[in-house]
Amino acid sequence: MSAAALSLPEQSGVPIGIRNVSKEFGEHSGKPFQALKPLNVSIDAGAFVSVVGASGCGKSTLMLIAAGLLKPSSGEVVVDGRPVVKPITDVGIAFQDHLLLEFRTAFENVMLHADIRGLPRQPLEKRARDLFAQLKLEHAMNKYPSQLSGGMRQRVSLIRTLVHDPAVILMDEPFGALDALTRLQVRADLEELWLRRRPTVLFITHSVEEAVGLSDRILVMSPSPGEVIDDIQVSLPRPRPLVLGDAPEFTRYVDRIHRHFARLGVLHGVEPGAAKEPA
Ligand SMILES: Nc1ncnc2c1ncn2[C@@H]1O[C@H](COP(=O)(O)OP(=O)(O)OP(=O)(O)O)[C@@H](O)[C@H]1O
Repeated sequence: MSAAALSLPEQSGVPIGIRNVSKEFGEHSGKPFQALKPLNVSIDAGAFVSVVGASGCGKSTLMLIAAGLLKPSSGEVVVDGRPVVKPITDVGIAFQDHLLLEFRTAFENVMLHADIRGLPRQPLEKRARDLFAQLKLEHAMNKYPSQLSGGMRQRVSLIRTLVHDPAVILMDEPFGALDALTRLQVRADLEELWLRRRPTVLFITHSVEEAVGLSDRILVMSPSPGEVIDDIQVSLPRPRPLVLGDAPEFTRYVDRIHRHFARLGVLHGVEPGAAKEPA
């Protein structure tokens, strides 16, 4: 079903501004800990932006601040021109854990939005069916999470994240628990769904290849305390192939990020030549 058939605007995404955002935990205790140095990033409406960096560099902290679930120590996040001062509502959030309710079918898990937010069921049901069909998951609609594979559960969770057509999607390592093959499939599904409505996506991943496969832009963060040390525009055509392999236009980006990690000591055992400043 097209966006026009549902009377939706062609693109759902809105701009996000991260303005001088920093975070210190325990700032009122004797032992404050700086998790994020001041960050300044302007994200265009409809962009797919990934954040990569070592464990503990502050990626999840940044996402929680963007969602309005954590207060920054300085600065502000602005979504569609409005400062985020409480949890934002026009958002789809996905975590590593699929968080489906065991006592609801896959379809009813997706419809949770309608129930919790008091939205009219009918248009959402239509969109949910459409998304299940698009991911070739119709057979799973009436099954319970325990009857589905891990990959299917994560894809149902993806549908739930997108069903209310949010302007912003925040994803924290959503495919981390999946095997490599399923992860590729779900990545392709995400790109396909994102291309239809172009919400603005902030996507955290440990996989550099996944970031390059999905993103318009990749923010590379330093080890803790996190700051953005590289901001890479990825100009590869879409939809991107499932297996990006060793095509030079792809490995160029992957190498650039790995070289940062090698230089910063995040990757060990790399040959000294690889640890040079990226070109
Ligand atoms: N509530 C908190 N109180 C104190 N320190 C915290 C709190 N939450 C996070 N931290 C610390 O802030 C730093 C950044 O944590 P965060 O979870 O944002 O990292 P991350 O980059 O998402 O890590 P990972 O990739 O392992 O998920 C870590 O050192 C963490 O221990």
